[in-house]
Amino acid sequence: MMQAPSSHDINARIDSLCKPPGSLGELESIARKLCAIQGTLSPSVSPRRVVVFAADHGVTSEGVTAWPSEVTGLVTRVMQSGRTASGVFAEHLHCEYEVVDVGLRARLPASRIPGSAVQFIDAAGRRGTGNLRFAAAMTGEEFDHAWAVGSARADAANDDGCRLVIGGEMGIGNTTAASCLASLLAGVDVQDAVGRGAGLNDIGLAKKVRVVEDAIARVRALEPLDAQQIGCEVGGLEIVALSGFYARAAALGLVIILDGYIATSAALLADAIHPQTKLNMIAGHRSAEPGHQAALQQLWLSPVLDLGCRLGEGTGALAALPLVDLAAAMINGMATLAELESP
Ligand SMILES: O=C(O)c1ccc[n+]([C@@H]2O[C@H](COP(=O)([O-])O)[C@@H](O)[C@H]2O)c1
Ligand SMILES: Cc1cc2nc[nH]c2cc1C
Repeated sequence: MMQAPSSHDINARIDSLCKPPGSLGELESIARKLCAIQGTLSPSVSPRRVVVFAADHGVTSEGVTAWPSEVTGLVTRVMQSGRTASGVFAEHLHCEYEVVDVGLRARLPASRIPGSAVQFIDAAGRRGTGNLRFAAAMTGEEFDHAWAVGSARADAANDDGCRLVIGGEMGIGNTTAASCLASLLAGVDVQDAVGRGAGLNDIGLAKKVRVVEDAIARVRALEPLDAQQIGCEVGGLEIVALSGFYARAAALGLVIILDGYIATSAALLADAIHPQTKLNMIAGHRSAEPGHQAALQQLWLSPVLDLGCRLGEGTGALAALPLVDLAAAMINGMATLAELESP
């Protein structure tokens, strides 16, 4: 087997291409990362797959979100048809698309929607979390189940030949869980960690800050806790599944494009448990949620895009995929300066 190139080899290769060194800016950084993750000077970014994990949140009873909890299941049902934003983006970008129920309150029909190529997996253990303001969101066994569901989806993607994966999520109320995780795992102040999520008004925002403060005070009183225990207290089933997905995908050497605030809270949890996980990540975008930048910084990541997006589902990561494609095309296809003919 050929030895993996050193960072010096990777830089030399990129600088040898037919352009002034550095002139393709961040595309060169992405290409460097692809080479480092895959241990090659010829990285591949296909086949690729988005896996969206969906689950419900007990904390929605606190009025922390603009949307009723039932919307989680309703949107996940549309995902099965491939017609949410992430499904449409994935199809456009030749990305396989998989939807996993890891804890919806109401079970969805598993039947394939006519005309849809979407793979749907019902893997729920617990259906919906507890209310993290007052009690643990899940038990250790429920955490292990959700983590194993995510890890198995990374194995399945790898077994099917995927070289790049994106994790997405759907869960009304999950920015509250993400805010708690960002605060506890990345030290983000509660005021900065809490945002409007899927469109909260001022009254709702003030309530959400109080709920997150209460949850954090409750967890602090239980300390010392390890990262898994913090995940049990304030996580979400789709967030923990995403963490298991990221940790396993990184262990398998897959490239991961990270999505928004909730996805990044899952990455914080994954990296706290398996500290090399962040090395396989490219941050697709900066979400409009105010805590996202600090959460990304904790992972030493800087976002490719800043479009003001805050949808989740993997959409911000998908938006960055064409640029990741260009970075791979650059290093795989360009002529070198040495090939320039002398006048
Ligand atoms: O990815 C993000 O940064 C993001 C930011 C705000 C909202 N979301 C999505 O909106 C839902 C959570 O919002 P909320 O207000 O109900 O907590 C959930 O389904 C997420 O996918 C996603
Ligand atoms: C309609 C809708 C779609 C979503 N996709 C991810 N989160 C969402 C939240 C809502 C409300």
